Amino acid sequence: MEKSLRYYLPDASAPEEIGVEQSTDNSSGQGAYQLVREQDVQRVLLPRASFSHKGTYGHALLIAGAAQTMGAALLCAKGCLYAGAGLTTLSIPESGLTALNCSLPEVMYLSRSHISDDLNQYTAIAVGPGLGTGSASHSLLHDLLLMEKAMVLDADALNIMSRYPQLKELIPAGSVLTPHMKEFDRLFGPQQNWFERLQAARSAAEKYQSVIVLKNQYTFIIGTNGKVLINPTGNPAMAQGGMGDVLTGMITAYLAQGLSAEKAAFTGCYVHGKSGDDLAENYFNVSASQVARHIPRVVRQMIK
Ligand SMILES: NC(=O)C1=CN([C@@H]2O[C@H](COP(=O)(O)OP(=O)(O)OC[C@H]3O[C@@H](n4cnc5c(N)ncnc54)[C@H](O)[C@@H]3O)[C@@H](O)[C@H]2O)[C@@H](O)CC1
Ligand SMILES: Nc1ncnc2c1ncn2[C@@H]1O[C@H](COP(=O)(O)OP(=O)(O)O)[C@@H](O)[C@H]1O
Repeated sequence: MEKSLRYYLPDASAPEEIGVEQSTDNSSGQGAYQLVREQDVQRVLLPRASFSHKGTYGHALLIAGAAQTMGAALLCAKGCLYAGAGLTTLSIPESGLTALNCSLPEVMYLSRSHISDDLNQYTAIAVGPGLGTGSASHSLLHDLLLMEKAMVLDADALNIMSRYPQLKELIPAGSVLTPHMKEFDRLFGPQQNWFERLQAARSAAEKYQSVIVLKNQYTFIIGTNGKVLINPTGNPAMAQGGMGDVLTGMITAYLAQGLSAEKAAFTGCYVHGKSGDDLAENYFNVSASQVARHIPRVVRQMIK
């Protein structure tokens, strides 16, 4: 096995080790596990081609942020930018515009009132980080879901769906949901342990025909056929606010560059964790901004 993977079930008296890389049987409950390996990611990360330009690498739209949580939107945009999207547009409340222009001048702005004008110009869309859960965010999410475009759904988009469960039925096929444990349980009901949670996630991924990124020390990436990929990268130095916002931006950037939902999800998780691992060799803890900024160097090392 590439890295010894010890997976602790909360109700187990002893840690259980899953030999995920050998397991390819996808037909039964516990057989469908596979470890994400560096070569899997290297295979899907495309080199920057000669004569390519910003249009070659997609246009991502991120709908995020509220007055109190504008940072989540900026971190999401940072993840998207550093993961290589050709163009990144951020839709935030107007009060965040100065912060955006000062901190991320590469990123464009779209007013909330113009979101629905022409969504077809974007090759990937994400909604949720720091969005807030008030009535304006609820109706924004509702309108977006009605457009039936696959998107990355994170943080407050998931929290809103937990409060209004009928919205779950509008999740467009091909979407990527990125809940942490608590967001998952809010959305799909409380689970007794990680094994139950994983089975619930497999059912949900099949039901909604969407990829579920169940974030954890070892993040599970569950495909629409119920297959579970386990990401081996990442470490406790990364346990800081905003880390998930960066991951959402990264997954959206890989979608924008043309990867499938599953490939974008596992590539985002692997590179995100690898960036954190690389930094943790020299830093006791690492911030979400550091992880984002370090992405291009990590990818450069992976693609020689
Ligand atoms: N700079 C910013 O503006 C930030 C904004 N954020 C946004 O703020 C909104 C709400 O995030 P909150 O952090 O308040 O709420 P969450 O629901 O994400 O977390 C609430 C609490 O649950 C616990 N928790 C979280 N993940 C867990 C896990 N995997 N296992 C066990 N317990 C866990 C933690 O104690 C946490 O304080 C989201 O939209 C989020 O995107 C956060 O991302 C943090 C940074
Ligand atoms: N102890 C850890 N080991 C590995 N990865 C971690 C650890 N703690 C957090 N992470 C990663 O950081 C991210 C946290 O996401 P999330 O909880 O949504 O953060 P936030 O809401 O603050 O943005 C996930 O990708 C998770 O895998």
